[in-house]
Amino acid sequence: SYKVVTGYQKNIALAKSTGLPYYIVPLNPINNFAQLTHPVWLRIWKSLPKRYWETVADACTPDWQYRHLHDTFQKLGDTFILVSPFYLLMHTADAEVVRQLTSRREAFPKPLENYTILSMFGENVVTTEGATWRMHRKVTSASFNEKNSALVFKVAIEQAQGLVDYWRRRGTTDKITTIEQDTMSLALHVIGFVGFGLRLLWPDQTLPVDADPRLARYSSLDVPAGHSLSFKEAIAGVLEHLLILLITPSAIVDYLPFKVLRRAKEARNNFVKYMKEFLADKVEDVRQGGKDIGMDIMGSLVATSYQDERPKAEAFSSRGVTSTQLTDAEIIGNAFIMFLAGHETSANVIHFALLELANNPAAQRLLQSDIDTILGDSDPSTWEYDEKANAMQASMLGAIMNEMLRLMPPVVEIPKMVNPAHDQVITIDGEKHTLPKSMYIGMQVAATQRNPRYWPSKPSRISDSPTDVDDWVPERWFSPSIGDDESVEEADADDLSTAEPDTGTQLFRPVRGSYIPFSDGARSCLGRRIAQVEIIAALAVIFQKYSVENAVDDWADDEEVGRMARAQKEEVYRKATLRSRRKLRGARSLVTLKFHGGQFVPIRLVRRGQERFVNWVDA
Ligand code: HEM
Repeated sequence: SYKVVTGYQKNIALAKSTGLPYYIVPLNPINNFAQLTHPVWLRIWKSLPKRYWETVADACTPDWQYRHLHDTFQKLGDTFILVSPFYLLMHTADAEVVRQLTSRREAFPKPLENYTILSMFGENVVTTEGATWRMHRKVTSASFNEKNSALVFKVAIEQAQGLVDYWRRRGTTDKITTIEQDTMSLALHVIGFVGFGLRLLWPDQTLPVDADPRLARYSSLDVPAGHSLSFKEAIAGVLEHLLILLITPSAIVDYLPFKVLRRAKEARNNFVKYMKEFLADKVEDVRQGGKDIGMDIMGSLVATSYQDERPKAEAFSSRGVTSTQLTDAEIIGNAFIMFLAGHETSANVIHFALLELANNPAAQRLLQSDIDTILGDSDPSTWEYDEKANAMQASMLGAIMNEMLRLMPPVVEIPKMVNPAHDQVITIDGEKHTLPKSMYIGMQVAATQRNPRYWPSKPSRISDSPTDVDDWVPERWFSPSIGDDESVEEADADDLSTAEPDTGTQLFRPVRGSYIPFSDGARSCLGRRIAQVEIIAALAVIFQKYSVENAVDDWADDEEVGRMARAQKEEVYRKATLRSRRKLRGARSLVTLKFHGGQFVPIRLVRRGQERFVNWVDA
């Protein structure tokens, strides 16, 4: 207890010296132990008089970021510090602070202990810092260029058609309850092919006859020899069990007979085996000078370590891949990250956009009118990236994507820390604040993106709130820009930062730092462009010929709906919409923001012209 008292004394003095609002809490709320035991200690804490916990307890609850959004900051300030005996923690939803954190990479590096979950298969571009990160970023970024964005556009179109065909094969009126799984498949198929040359299939599809026979191993929905899961099942299983695999020591995963551990282990072992086989195939290709497909991420990774043996070394060095060497574990670690970052995130955006479009029929009609103007009824296979992508991004397609990323960013908090060697000074509204070295910082993406200071808004149409900043209103992206175009001029000179803004230049440009779904500065998302291209292409394919409607089966069957007057139809649709909105608010962040525990919102895909609701109902 002596240590606790002196710890509090020291940390309170440090927090006070920053000049920022600070609040005393019993435990470091992001510590794993505190997260697991929160029902107990929060209850004990809340048995004290209200003044000790009332304003701040929300910010200590796991998953508060999406549950409480900007409300917590409304109470505690847009940048505040939590003080516990052995830890200082700052949270911010202030764009000016975000700009400084993202532009000064060396002053505010990543707290690497927060990233162990992503380095399970090997260190990689997300989980490293300093010189090691630079090496990983150089090697991996070689694959991200406009040529490959065009390929993503083409493949996303093919895959979205595959998805629609798959849904149609399952029946025309059947409600779809598996959008999450199906959008995950869509996005996995895209990154699998574009990033790795793998052809992953929808049920009932077969490999093209000219495909490399080795690819059959990964494509097959049946389990190939030597494995107990298909490649898709292995990846899905690893994602589902990431947390268990992380917090359970491998001796326990390997030997305790619990079903969930057995499944986790089976997924992990299958994934590693597939990755090792894939690595071996690539090394073989590289030695023989085989052709690369698309981004060929694995080829770039392998080239770093096996390049002396490869005749194609120059081709790779001209793509910016230098003689840095990655270990096999690092190659597999980066491949894993590209599969993970490259599909769960984009899939969630497409999933939630479909739900919001069903909830907002007027926006869906505007979307279809824009698609008709830009693409008409031309066959999607004829759409050219160079010709169409910019116009698509500047239309409702881009607005819908941006609004989805604003309200439900797949990554709700981005961790940073103050450089462990030096205190750092930041400026807020003209005042200087010195942040103590090593303090943890949470950049709150979801809260910043709903901070009413930064967003053009009107009174809410769906609640009694005076602002619609918490509502899904894609039309907001057609407001005139108030955003300054601050460049990241303070950025460390030789950082590999991306200069483009996060949004299509013709749409509303938010104040820099207020819109950070892909982070910003040197450590911003490598896959931003391909994610945007993929989401826009997929939505265009789906809504060119179809509409989505909430399934109302829980209130009325088809015959009953057929007999209903408009007012009754409106009423059942309203019920389904309310249920969907409730579920969307119940999403939780576990690595990325999504539904958990088997939750889903049922929708129907209907041919345009055959809608029962969305062609006339209003939100
Ligand atoms: C809507 C889709 C996506 C969103 C919202 C998103 C978001 C983010 C965010 C917030 C970060 C910063 C994470 C942090 O600092 O902790 C990040 C980093 C990264 N993302 Fe994405 N991402 C998306 C899609 C993709 C795709 C498609 C790929 C690759 C195929 C990708 C690859 C990466 C990589 C490699 C990094 C690490 C960059 C570095 O640290 O240097 N992401 N992403």
